[in-house]
Amino acid sequence: MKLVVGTRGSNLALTQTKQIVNELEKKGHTVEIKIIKTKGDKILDKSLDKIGDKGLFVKELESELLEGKIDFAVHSFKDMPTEMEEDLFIVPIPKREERKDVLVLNPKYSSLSELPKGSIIGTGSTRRIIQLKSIRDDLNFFPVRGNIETRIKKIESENFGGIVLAYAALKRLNLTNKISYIFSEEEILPAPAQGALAIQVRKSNKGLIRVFNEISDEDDDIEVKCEREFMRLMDGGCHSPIGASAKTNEEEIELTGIFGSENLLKVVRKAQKGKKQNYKNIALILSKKIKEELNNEK
Ligand SMILES: NCc1[nH]cc(CCC(=O)O)c1CC(=O)O
Repeated sequence: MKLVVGTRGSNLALTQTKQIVNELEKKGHTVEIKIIKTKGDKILDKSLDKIGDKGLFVKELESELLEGKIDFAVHSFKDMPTEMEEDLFIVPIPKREERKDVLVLNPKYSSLSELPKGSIIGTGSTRRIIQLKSIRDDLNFFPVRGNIETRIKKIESENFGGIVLAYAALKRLNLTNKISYIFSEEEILPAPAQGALAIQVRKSNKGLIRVFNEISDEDDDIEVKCEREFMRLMDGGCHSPIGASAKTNEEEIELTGIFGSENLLKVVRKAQKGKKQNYKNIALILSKKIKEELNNEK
């Protein structure tokens, strides 16, 4: 097939898109890349948690998709809102990249424990903040925006102790040499779908959906669907911190979730296990358990 893909223009977005294009070319398709600017690329002076607009990095791509100007769009899955245009569809995901978060320290320091008391960590993510606080309660936080390369430059220019980024982003950009520490999922539970790519098509484009089914990974797809279902059910609003990570093992899946109240004072983390095919119900049970505990503590 001759296809046109829409993508944001950051190095990360382009690298992600080129990876998919590569897979398609191996199967004999030709793909033209079209770069599209989104609102999230234009507003750079505000923290994402503060702009409050869902789908900040996706809307313009979705419009071009609906108008038939592109055949598919590649997004970071974690940037996708849970609700989507009726006529669009996200195909089962290809193999997911590493989902954990990493610390990139100011070169003045060599470990998290070495950071002076009160050091500033550059991150606007409330999910990362609540979890970092339980590792070091003296740290301060300051939002940092912009593409990955810009954020890394800001560590020294803004005199941060360090910043927290997605491992997947640094791997894709060949910047793993910048990593000072990889957080375990016990320390920082990742965002739902972190490290996964969302390939969005028109629902009516059955031929293209079939092509993408050939490069999908079944277990990774179920894990991400489970995490996203949990996120949808928690529906915290964009200020509430939420993390989720599901792991499949033969017939089973275990979903771990973390949720914090909007004022960041209460945090609940729990897990739920069950059969893979019941992933939606597992997300439902976990969301109920966590909501119950959040209400109990009020
Ligand atoms: N919030 C922006 C964003 N959206 C996706 C990624 C990383 C790539 C991924 O999760 O697939 C990032 C950067 C980050 O969190 O460090």
